[in-house]
Amino acid sequence: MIQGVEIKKLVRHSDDRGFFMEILRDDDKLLKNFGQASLSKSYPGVIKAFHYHKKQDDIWFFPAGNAQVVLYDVREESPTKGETNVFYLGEDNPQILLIPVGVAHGYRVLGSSPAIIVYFTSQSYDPADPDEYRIPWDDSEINFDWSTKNR
Ligand SMILES: Cc1cn([C@H]2C[C@H](O)[C@@H](COP(=O)(O)OP(=O)(O)O[C@H]3O[C@H](C)C(=O)[C@H](O)[C@H]3O)O2)c(=O)[nH]c1=O
Repeated sequence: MIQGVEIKKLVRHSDDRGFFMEILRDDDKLLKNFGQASLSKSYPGVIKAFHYHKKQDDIWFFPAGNAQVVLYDVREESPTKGETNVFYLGEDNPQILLIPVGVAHGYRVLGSSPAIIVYFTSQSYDPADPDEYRIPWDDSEINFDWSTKNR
């Protein structure tokens, strides 16, 4: 696994009314500090990739729909530089994922319903100087094949 990436499985407490699930606790010690909580919705088939940050860590959670999440370590001094990790997150697999500074991240929406992502960042967004760096989704160095492999 890419150095600094962490994943936590969420526990569903189901009963005859539905279910309850904790998402993120301060004693998880995952996020250095709270900066911002954000939500976005992406339509089926959309690929949002790749982004990385120089200051903030992200924690991703997909409460609805399902996504193929791809991480790529772009940190020069990292022992896992150049490593790719793939996770399947969403309503079928409720987990939170910590993405550290310098790890490029993106996702593809799977299935026929939109995916909702709720994410927590260790800094709030500064429109005058956004901590947002982009790499094309089909970057030749990352060389990730986003297609579903029928087998
Ligand atoms: C991130 C952000 C964006 N914006 C504005 C800026 C643009 O006018 C608009 C859409 O922003 P953007 O195209 O950067 O949004 P996404 O492509 O969904 O990217 C975001 O979600 C993916 C999953 C990431 O991983 C990125 O780090 C994060 O930036 O919202 C704000 O006003 N506040 C914010 O915190």
